[in-house]
Amino acid sequence: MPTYNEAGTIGRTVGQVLEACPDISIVVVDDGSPDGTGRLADSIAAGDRRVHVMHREGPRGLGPAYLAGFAWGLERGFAVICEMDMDGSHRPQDLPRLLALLDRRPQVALVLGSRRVSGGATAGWPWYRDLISRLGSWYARHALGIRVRDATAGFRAYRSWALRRVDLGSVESSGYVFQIDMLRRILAAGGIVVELPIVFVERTQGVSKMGPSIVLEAMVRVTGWGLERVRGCFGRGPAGR
Ligand SMILES: Nc1nc2c(ncn2[C@@H]2O[C@H](COP(=O)(O)OP(=O)(O)O[C@H]3O[C@H](CO)[C@@H](O)[C@H](O)[C@@H]3O)[C@@H](O)[C@H]2O)c(=O)[nH]1
Repeated sequence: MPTYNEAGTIGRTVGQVLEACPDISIVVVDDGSPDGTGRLADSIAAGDRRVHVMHREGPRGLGPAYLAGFAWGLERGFAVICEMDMDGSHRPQDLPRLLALLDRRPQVALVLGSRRVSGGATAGWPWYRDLISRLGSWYARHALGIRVRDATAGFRAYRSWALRRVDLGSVESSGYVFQIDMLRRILAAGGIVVELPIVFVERTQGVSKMGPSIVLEAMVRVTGWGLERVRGCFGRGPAGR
């Protein structure tokens, strides 16, 4: 669970996750939050052995924070590694449903909590935020030729074997485009991805970290991957080798 300035939400969200999934381990990856989230995480971890904290140094970013969390989980041999926001937008009570799907379907590489399939929704987002999210997913789907409807979804359960198939060391995405980047890599490695409907509830405390640089990074990277894909299509075949 990545955190940047989530002092107002971390206690409640961690408690709810542990209540929903008592056998889970949580690693909080904090990027030196100035509001003291890291210290709060340490004190939660001191009282509960299921909670761990990584204090990350270096440039901030959702992508590098998640990569650090993945490495932590892979080193310790966990079979499934989940991602979710700390602000309560991803409802902890939905987590068992994501995990149950992996239990039922051993061949699935990744389950997404999706806002864009039947039964999924966002609650409390202003219209412009919903539009940006929809446009982002639409653009990613068409540029990258993928069928997943909620490409930027941040509520996920990855099978560890699927993460091991991906060259995580080559992932450079920093902002929310990290989610699209991981999705395209899992699909390119032949992984089966399933979307389960969730309701994403806008935070009531703290603020979103989305800003122009995050949107710009997403546009530039997705366009670049799209162009690579088109070049790959035209370059294939005997003449193009
Ligand atoms: N460590 C770390 N954590 C971060 C950073 N930026 C954001 N986070 C953490 O990542 C989670 C999501 O950040 P928000 O800023 O609350 O995201 P949002 O605007 O609600 O974005 C939602 O939509 C995105 C686009 O669809 C999703 O990609 C994202 O996961 C989330 O669902 C929160 O727990 C937040 O503290 C960072 O630079 N470093």
